[in-house]
Amino acid sequence: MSAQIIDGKTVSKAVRQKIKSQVDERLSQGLRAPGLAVILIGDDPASSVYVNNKKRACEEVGFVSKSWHWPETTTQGELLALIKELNEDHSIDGILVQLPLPAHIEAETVIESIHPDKDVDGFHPYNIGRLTVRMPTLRPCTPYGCMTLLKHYGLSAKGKHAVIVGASNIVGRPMSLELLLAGATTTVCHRFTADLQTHVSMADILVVAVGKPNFIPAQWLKPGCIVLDVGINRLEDGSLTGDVDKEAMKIADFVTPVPGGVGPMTIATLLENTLLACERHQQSPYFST
Ligand SMILES: Nc1nc(=O)c2c([nH]1)NC[C@@H]1CN(c3ccc(C(=O)N[C@@H](CCC(=O)O)C(=O)O)cc3)C=[N+]21
Ligand SMILES: [Mg+2]
Repeated sequence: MSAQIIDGKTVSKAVRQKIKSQVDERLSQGLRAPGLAVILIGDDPASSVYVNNKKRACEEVGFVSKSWHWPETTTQGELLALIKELNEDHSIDGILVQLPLPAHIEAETVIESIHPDKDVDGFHPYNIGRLTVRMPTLRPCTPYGCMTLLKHYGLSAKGKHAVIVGASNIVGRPMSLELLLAGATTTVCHRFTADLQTHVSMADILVVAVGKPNFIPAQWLKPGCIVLDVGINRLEDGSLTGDVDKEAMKIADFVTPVPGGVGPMTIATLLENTLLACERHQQSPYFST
């Protein structure tokens, strides 16, 4: 039996439609549209494509997006000054600084400088801490997007063994926290893991976020498992492929494709976070419409 495709394109469309109707509702109540600030430093072509996709997604749901594209030579001080301005700007609900940043800028310092209430990536230690203690607010977009996919397909994580391959701050670690919160028993594997295959073969839910094409062979999978493939690898012929061998379709019960799986959910969740930040911002005593 071939696995069922978890269709992130369709689910993300449903999420975006719901957001659009909530924005329309706000406007009809005389409230302003949510505002997202997107900052891109340097000329990485892949980053430019992603940033443009984010801006387009914002416009489609009726958000206001403002963007800054600054040169590679931008100093950390200049970037921090812009973020300070945006932290204080009441027309802005969310601030996104596209990663990776040039090597002379410390990403940790930049992430910590964003007001936690405007951290729509969910990367600030405050927001990660809240997820850790089961009081999530703004949640990292890719992991939360994966949880939305599971929910949409009626797949519960409760009591399942979830294995996460990759322990990055932006995907693997927060993914383990999301799955733990959802009642899974979690294992996080990383570059120092001895015998990765044994761990992978025990996964009811397998999440792979490594960034290496076909890193996980299909023969490693537990029959009937759920595969969430976070990898987006561009091959020499220009096509995209995930971190898991495509033959996984023959062994797993549910698989996210690449493209069209987790990727579109990352952007849809960014929009959800921006709307949530906007609603919370409005309740702040310092807010003005
Ligand atoms: N501050 C920050 N926040 C991010 O969320 C962030 C970031 N920096 N830096 C880069 C990564 C990457 N990322 C993706 C978003 C959408 C797709 C996506 O829509 N992918 C499509 C295909 C896109 C294509 O054709 O290239 C898909 O998988 O179907 C992929 C990757 C967000 N990132
Ligand atoms: Mg099967």
